[in-house]
Amino acid sequence: MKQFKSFGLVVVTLLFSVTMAFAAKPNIHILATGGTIAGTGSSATGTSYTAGQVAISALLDAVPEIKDIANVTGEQIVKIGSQDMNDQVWLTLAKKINELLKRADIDGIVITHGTDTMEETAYFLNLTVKSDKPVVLVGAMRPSTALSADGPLNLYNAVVTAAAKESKDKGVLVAMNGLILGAQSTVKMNTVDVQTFQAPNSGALGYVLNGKVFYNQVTLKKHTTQSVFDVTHLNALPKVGIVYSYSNIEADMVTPMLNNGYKGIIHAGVGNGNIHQNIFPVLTDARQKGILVVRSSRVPTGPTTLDAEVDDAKYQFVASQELNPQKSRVLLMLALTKTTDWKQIQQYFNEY
Ligand SMILES: NC(=O)CC[C@H](N)C(=O)O
Repeated sequence: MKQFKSFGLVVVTLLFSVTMAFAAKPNIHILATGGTIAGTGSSATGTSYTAGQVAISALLDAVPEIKDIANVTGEQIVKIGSQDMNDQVWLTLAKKINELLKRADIDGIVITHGTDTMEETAYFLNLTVKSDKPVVLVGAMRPSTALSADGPLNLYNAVVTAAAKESKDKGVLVAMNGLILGAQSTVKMNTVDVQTFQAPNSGALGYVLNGKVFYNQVTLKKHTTQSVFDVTHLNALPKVGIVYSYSNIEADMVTPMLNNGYKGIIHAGVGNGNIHQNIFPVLTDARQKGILVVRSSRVPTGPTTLDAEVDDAKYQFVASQELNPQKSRVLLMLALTKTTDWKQIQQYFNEY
């Protein structure tokens, strides 16, 4: 009888600790969109492959260690190379994440994504997710079939990042090649290297090592819960395009944008956002028609500042500050859902 009692006690204790261990682990939901992390190639050494082939379940099976960190669930949103990313997928992701993060049984989100436009998706979500729970984007530079594929460790580190209490209220994050980067500042810097995501103006927020996160700084830019942008009731975004400048650019590169429904133009200018005299009149015409014009730069680092060589107040142009052209486009699209007042939009570019 005594033996039976102590056996019962052992069973109860065991069941309790198993339940506690399960309950203590954070619940992380993975939204898969494709990209190289889900890519398959014809050889382990070649560079040619097709993005977005592998399902999320197979990606997770490849990294069983993830189950030690979190209770992971996952779903496939789309299966695309991120060169084909579009506003509809962004709106779907933002709405879905906002619904998921309202739930008490979800502690964080990981999004698997191609690297080509990861910085844009990350920044869009940084401005439209209404929660301080971690949202982490991750991808890979080598397909799952390559020698030393970087996807498995990147995925593991992304789940570690999303599961960490320290990642709360840091804005949307990108976890790549051991670094944790902020959505506002991260940029894809190299076409092929695994060390491609960097934050050239302000540095990474932190890093992941041996299954733990280490943060060194936070962003002072507004994001997530502080953001005024809300896509809950939106089914489309205002049309905004980018004009890339160069020596001898001619007006006919830009004039079509005045008559094709564009509500905003991002000018990827030279230097500190400077504008060639051949297209300056087209951009002032755009303003006359009520089209917003944001001056950004094709130079990879440094801000595009107000009133350096261009009198922004005179022409009612907006300076993009540290946002590169592709991120300026994201902010201008969202800004245009609120206002067409260039001064207010300049304020958004100063704050976000
Ligand atoms: N490294 C990558 O993820 C690039 C693959 C593909 N072009 C994409 O962005 O999805």
